[in-house]
Amino acid sequence: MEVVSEARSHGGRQLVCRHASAATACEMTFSLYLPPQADAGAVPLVTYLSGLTCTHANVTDKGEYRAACAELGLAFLAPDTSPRGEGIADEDGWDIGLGAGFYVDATQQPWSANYRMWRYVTDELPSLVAAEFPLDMARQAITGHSMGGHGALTVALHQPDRFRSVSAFAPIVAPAQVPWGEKAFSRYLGPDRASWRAHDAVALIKDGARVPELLVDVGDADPFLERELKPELLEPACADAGIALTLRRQPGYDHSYYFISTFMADHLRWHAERLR
Ligand SMILES: N[C@@H](CCC(=O)N[C@@H](CSC=O)C(=O)NCC(=O)O)C(=O)O
Repeated sequence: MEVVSEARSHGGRQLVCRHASAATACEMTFSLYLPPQADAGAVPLVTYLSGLTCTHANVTDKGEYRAACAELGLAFLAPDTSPRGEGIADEDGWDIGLGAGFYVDATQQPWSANYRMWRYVTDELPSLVAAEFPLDMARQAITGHSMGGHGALTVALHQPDRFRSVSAFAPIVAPAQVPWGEKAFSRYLGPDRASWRAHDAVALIKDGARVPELLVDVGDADPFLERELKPELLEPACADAGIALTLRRQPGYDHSYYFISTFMADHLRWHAERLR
C-alpha cells in the first residue's frame, strides 16, 4: 500500500492511499481520515460508500466530515465506487461501468473480470486498513449516499453483527425496482431477478434480513427521489420487520454534497453514540 498524500486536518491526518487489489484486479485508491485520538490508540471506523460518478475524492473534498470526526474520535474511510484503469469494462452513460460498481460482485462477462466491489468493500479493504492503521474493527459503522446508500444498507443487512449502526443519505432503497438498479443489475448480475434480491435493501428486509435501526435523510427537492430513490418503500418494509426507521425528509435539499455536508455531522454524532 502506498500513501499518495497526507495532510494535517483538525489535529488528525487526512490520507489518500493506493494499493493493488486482488478483488478488483486493478489498483484502487481510497481516503482515510484518522482523528487526533488515533495517536493514542485504536479508534472506531465509519465507512462511507459514495454514489454514481464518484471516486474517493468527492466526499473527501466536499463531505465536511473532518471536524465532527476529530471531535468524536472517529476514523472515516471512503473507498472508490468501481474498478478503474486500462482494459476495465465500461459502457456509455454515467450510471453504468466506471464510477458505478453498485457494490456487487458481477457474475456476467465482461464485468466479472473486475467489478467485484462487494468483496472489495466487505473484505479486502477492511482487512487492509485494519492491518495498516490504528482502527478498532469491533466498533464499525457504515453510511453512504445514493448508490452508496444502497451499498451501506445492503452491506449492513448482510453483516448486522459487524456494524453497530447504519445510516444513509438519499439511498436507492430498492434498486431491483428502479431504472438505475435494473440497468446495473441486468449487466452485472444477469437476467435472473431472483439473484438481485440479495442486493436490494427492501427485498432483503422482506426476505428476513435485519438491523435494529436505520437513519435515512433525503431532500424533498432531490430530482431522483420519485424515480430512483423511493425511500417510501422502506417505511412498510421496516414497520413489518420491526426495524426502527428514522426517515427524515429535509425541506428544500437536493441530491448534492450541499445536502450531504449539511447533515454529515448529525449522522456522525448518531453513529458515535452507538459506537461508544
Ligand atoms: N450526471 C450528473 C449527476 C451524477 C450525480 O448526481 N451523482 C451523485 C450520486 S447519484 C447516485 O448515486 C454524486 O454524488 N455526484 C458527485 C458529486 O460530487 O456531486 C453528474 O455527472 O454530475
